[in-house]
Amino acid sequence: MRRVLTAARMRAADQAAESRFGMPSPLLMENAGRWLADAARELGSPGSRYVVVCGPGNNGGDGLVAARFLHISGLPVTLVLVGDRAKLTPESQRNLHALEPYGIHKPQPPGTVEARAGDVVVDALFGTGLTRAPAGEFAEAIQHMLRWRAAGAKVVAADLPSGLHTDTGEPFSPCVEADITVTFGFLKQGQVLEPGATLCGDLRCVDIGIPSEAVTPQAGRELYVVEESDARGAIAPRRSDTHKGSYGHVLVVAGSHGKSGAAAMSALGALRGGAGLVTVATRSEVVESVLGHAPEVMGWPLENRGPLGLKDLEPLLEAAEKKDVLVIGPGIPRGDETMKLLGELLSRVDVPAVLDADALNAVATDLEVLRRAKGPLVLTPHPGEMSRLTGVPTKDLQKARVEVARDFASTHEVTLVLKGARTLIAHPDGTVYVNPTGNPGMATGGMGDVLSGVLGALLAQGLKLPEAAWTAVYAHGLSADLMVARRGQLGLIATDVAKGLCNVWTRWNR
Ligand SMILES: NC(=O)C1=CN([C@@H]2O[C@H](COP(=O)(O)OP(=O)(O)OC[C@H]3O[C@@H](n4cnc5c(N)ncnc54)[C@H](O)[C@@H]3O)[C@@H](O)[C@H]2O)[C@@H](O)CC1
Ligand SMILES: [K+]
Repeated sequence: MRRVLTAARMRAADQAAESRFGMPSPLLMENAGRWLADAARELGSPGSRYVVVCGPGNNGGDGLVAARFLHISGLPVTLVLVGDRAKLTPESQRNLHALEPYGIHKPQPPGTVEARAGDVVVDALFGTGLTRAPAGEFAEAIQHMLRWRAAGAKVVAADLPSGLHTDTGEPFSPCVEADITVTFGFLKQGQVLEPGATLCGDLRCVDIGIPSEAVTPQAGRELYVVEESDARGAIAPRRSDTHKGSYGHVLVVAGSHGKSGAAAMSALGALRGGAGLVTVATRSEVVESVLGHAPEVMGWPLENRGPLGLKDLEPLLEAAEKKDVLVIGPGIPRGDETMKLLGELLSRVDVPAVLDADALNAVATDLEVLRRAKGPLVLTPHPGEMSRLTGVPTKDLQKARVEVARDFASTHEVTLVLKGARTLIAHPDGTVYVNPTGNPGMATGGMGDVLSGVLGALLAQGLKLPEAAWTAVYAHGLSADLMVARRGQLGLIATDVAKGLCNVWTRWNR
């Protein structure tokens, strides 16, 4: 797991590095600038010119250090300084003076500079200190950088692309688009949430001498990015003396007339996710069609007709006997009574339950259902479903995904998987995990159905929450990434991702 910080926590860590660990700010800046110069050189080629754009704060200071290192290594550097020179921070002043012996201390107005294809731009205008939309000469400098990049120059951003909000991942207008972002010490929230993640380009977190002990833990407010080693490590290799009973039995409550595919995809996700046994409870008229997609699945016909309601409680309680996990929702026939049925069912079954799709829309009508549940719950809404669960309009919710997910998980004491680019997994204790895998090829029907099954399978195999949730989301996205690397994004479909899980298991030797 990689810890992700806000601007305020990063500032506190910088200060602690100085006060408790003897790493003064100029030394940190020296390290930062050196890493930045390394990345700039990597983007260049013989004949490249290096344009270093520095702002008034310490981010600009990092740029000045980088300019010195680039010059010392024999590369042509043009310096652009934006803002009042007299207001430079003391560290930046020092580093500007340090350029004098080399004669590269005289800044050029950005309007007189041209960067072309092959050139490299170092964006050191703003970092974590950006507090408002860049205007005037600052906005113009960003426009120049955007123009130079459009003309083929490469851009390396110091800490953050200038214009990106450190905490929200939302860009002010205008905002730099980077090829590489070199971030110092720790990842920042805005770099791991979209659209910030895309604006950063290739994100690299480098060590500038701030120890992890300089970060004060914040119980209930932590954010982590899941790494592949975490997800792989959560799934134990199989022992040779095991059998299908060792890997759990998933009951999928899903499907209806016209939506039997949703049940089949959830069941396929559970099978490919490694469940020992999978049973689908569904309306009797669609059982055969569900089984037609996967003969490995067992059917549990629900004889009544119409939407799921209290009349289905007894058959479902019977179906749930000796099952290790319930996955409820993909394509269920939903009506006014469905919420009451779910309330009764969840209050009587003590195994974990994954609620997806129409099960979420049903519980959205009375969230008390969640409180009465006997076993642990995982909810897997997409933003539209999350909006129905919270009453927050989708557009607003997407701008505050971490906070909305965290609040919901802790208020209702459930694990919440908020899907979308950079899916979030929120634990009731307030910890939020960001998933880095997945791609826009997954923007097609059925992906969520498969995920609900994979999640069910991992819970059935004994993974606990929240590990089961972030592992399922990671593996599901990685399956899609591996598939897309060979076949492109446009034609990716949900059943590919279910099948493609085998590539993940091969890669992880599981
Ligand atoms: N010890 C430290 O604090 C270190 C800081 N480092 C660098 O310093 C950065 C943070 O430095 P600062 O806190 O000085 O902040 P920044 O350099 O990001 O920018 C802050 C400056 O810009 C001004 N400003 C903010 N928004 C503006 C806007 N919209 N228009 C015009 N001016 C605006 C502020 O008044 C301030 O002068 C980090 O991102 C990192 O790159 C690194 O050098 C490592 C050490
Ligand atoms: K920057």
